[in-house]
Amino acid sequence: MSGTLSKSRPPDSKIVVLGNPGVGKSALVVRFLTNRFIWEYDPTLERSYKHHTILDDEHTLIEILDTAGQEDTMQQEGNARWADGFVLVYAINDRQSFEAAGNLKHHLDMLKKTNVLCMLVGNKVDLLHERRVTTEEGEALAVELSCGFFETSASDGGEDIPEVFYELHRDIKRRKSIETKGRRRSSAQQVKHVFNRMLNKIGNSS
Ligand SMILES: Nc1nc2c(ncn2[C@@H]2O[C@H](COP(=O)(O)OP(=O)(O)OP(=O)(O)O)[C@@H](O)[C@H]2O)c(=O)[nH]1
Repeated sequence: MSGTLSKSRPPDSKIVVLGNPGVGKSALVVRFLTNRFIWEYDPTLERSYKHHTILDDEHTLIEILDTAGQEDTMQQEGNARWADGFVLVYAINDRQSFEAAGNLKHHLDMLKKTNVLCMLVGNKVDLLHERRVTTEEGEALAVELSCGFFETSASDGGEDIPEVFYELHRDIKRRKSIETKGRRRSSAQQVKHVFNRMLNKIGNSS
């Protein structure tokens, strides 16, 4: 097992939970952290949590920012810059929130100038009789956005909810490791380049 237990160390991944007001962002985060469903929230608050666990045999620290649905653009952009990955939530009984989730992903890609890592989550599957977005539509949007996809219910057990966060964490870890290798390679290439120039100079002057 690797890593340390301290919560004061930098997190291994930083995840922001986004979506229209009322889709169940706080309920998902609370279910993930406490395995409980809490009915009362202050929707105007933004909350940050540190979740420590052992994942794939490693001590893992995930920081999660649960955003309020009605944030201003400055707040949204600040959160987006801070995050390594995003959980984009819609409610399966709210068509508008589904469309908003798609738009959010495009906005984030533009803002971060990359294909951001994300999980698309259709929440409130317990409200089947009110369904306005099919599972197939959710899956198709996830493919289009290059996101993972889950349907969940924060109120009914929510067995899949930990996997939403853990899968995203694993994606983030993989990308960070590729980026670090790329950086190492490019600094090694720079050293090689300088060294070759020096050798050339010596060769020319003798
Ligand atoms: N039936 C059902 N209700 C849910 C579920 N998740 C959340 N809710 C309810 O939906 C309402 C909104 O939930 P929140 O978790 O506050 O939603 P939010 O996205 O954080 O909302 P904002 O903070 O306003 O952006 C609350 O009344 C919750 O009890 C779910 O899976 N099923």
